[in-house]
Amino acid sequence: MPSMVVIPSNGQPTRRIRIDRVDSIVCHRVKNQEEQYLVRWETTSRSQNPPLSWHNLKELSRCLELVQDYIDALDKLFEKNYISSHLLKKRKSPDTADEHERRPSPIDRHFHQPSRTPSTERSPSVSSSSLSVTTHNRLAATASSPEAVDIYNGVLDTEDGFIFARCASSPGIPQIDVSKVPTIDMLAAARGVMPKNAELMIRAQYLRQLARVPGKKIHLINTHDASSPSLRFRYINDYVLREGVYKADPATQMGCQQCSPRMGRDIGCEYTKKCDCLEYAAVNENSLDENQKMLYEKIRAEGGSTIGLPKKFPYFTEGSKMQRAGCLVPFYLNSRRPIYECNDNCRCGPNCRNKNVQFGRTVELEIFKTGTHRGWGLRCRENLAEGQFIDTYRGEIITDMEATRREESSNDKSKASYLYSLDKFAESENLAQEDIYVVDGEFMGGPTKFMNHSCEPNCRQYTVSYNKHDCRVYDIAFFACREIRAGEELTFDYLDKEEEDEIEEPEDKAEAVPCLCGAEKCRKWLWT
Ligand SMILES: C[S@@+](CC[C@H](N)C(=O)[O-])C[C@H]1O[C@@H](n2cnc3c(N)ncnc32)[C@H](O)[C@@H]1O
Repeated sequence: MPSMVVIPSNGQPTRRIRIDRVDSIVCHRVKNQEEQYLVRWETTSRSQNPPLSWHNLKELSRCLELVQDYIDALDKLFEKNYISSHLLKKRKSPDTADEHERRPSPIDRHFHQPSRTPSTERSPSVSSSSLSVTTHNRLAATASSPEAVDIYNGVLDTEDGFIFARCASSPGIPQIDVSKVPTIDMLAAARGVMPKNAELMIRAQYLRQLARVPGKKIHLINTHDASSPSLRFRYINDYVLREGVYKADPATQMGCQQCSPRMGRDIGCEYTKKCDCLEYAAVNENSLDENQKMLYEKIRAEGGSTIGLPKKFPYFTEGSKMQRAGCLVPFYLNSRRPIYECNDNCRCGPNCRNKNVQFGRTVELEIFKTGTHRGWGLRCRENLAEGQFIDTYRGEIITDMEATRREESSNDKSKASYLYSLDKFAESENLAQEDIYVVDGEFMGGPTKFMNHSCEPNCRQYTVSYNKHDCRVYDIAFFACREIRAGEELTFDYLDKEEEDEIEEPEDKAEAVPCLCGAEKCRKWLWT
């Protein structure tokens, strides 16, 4: 019986690793023309030296997020280890030699074969013979054969086709100090090979995820490198409400009751005098008669409901401008007025023209790598008319306190931000800062999470409400604010500034994030 447990296959053609059992991926290599990744297993006690073992991509197919994290951190890893390995070498002398140099374990001998000169570039060549870490029977090593070691500090076994690891108590199992992993030799081997199969698998998984998103297709294009957007992301169609967030009871979501039933596309809520949903919509002052003008003046001075007065209808109807039916009319397009749509409780039926954003995306979108230090961006595969609806911003709705916690937990000021404050009604409804909810689109959301900022944008964000009584939860919808040609990047102004608004210079430029939108009138700073 070998002291290191050989994984029994139990007749399973592929054994996989469960993501919740893994701490991280710490290195990679190519062996027998197969990409392998060094898994650091999760342990209950942080003081233990956790088991480490090499696995191929099939075994890691349920942990691709972790492989992606590792690939994303590769440059930093090389940089860090390059520096520390040089410092280590400089400090080496017989008196100061560390534990590994004085008492080499079988694993040390194995690692301390001559390594290749570290290079700062990863070369695309894949050659197992060039690796300094050479091993034979993967996952079938015995302690009596140090050359064949692939598992350190622990033993592996399988259960129900899943590989799992245990910390080793047997003295025959090679021990490796986890704080020294990846070793210099592991690192040198990793530098020599691109993790290209992992990148292909990550992309395939991302594409499968995209294909499952309902509605118009979303594409992924990257002409710059082999990376894909983060797999730590779930596409959702509706908000996910987190702890402490409450949406108004659906019972308060009044529908319009005076509009003609099931009038829908032919005639209906665009007769705005009757539509209860449009109660808070902008009054169409041009069509008021003398009595209505007087009434409106009174309401403005003393307050009261504007039901019965004609309102500005948000969307072009088919009769008016055929080619722009459904597009936002100029009044709303050029103002910051919220848009109130009809809802499921309305009498007007499912085809009402005042239902638009709630049906979701109607155009095919493309996520693409910008190649201009702005990460990924979004564009549309077809021409868009001025005022055309594109998509909504989705994500988790969290409290203001949780948003602050999430923001502060990241020390990296240059990290992309996906937080969007639902503060449209904060002033009018006297909401305290802590009562304002925030949408976080980082881990769940839609393709609009990839929309970048421009100081001269072609899209704009609008507040769309289906429940006029809920001032804390509403939709953020993006519309084209001018004609946009297919393939042009879709952008909006993160600060929603007017052209005449003053540009603030940051107090601390080191803390501010520079804007790279490239617009002629760029304000220079994304966030100050
Ligand atoms: C909502 S994300 C947009 C998608 C992002 N580019 C990505 O790859 O996931 C916002 C982040 O994108 C980057 N970004 C967007 N517009 C930018 C601009 N004009 N200049 C510099 N960075 C920008 C910033 O890192 C910002 O925090």
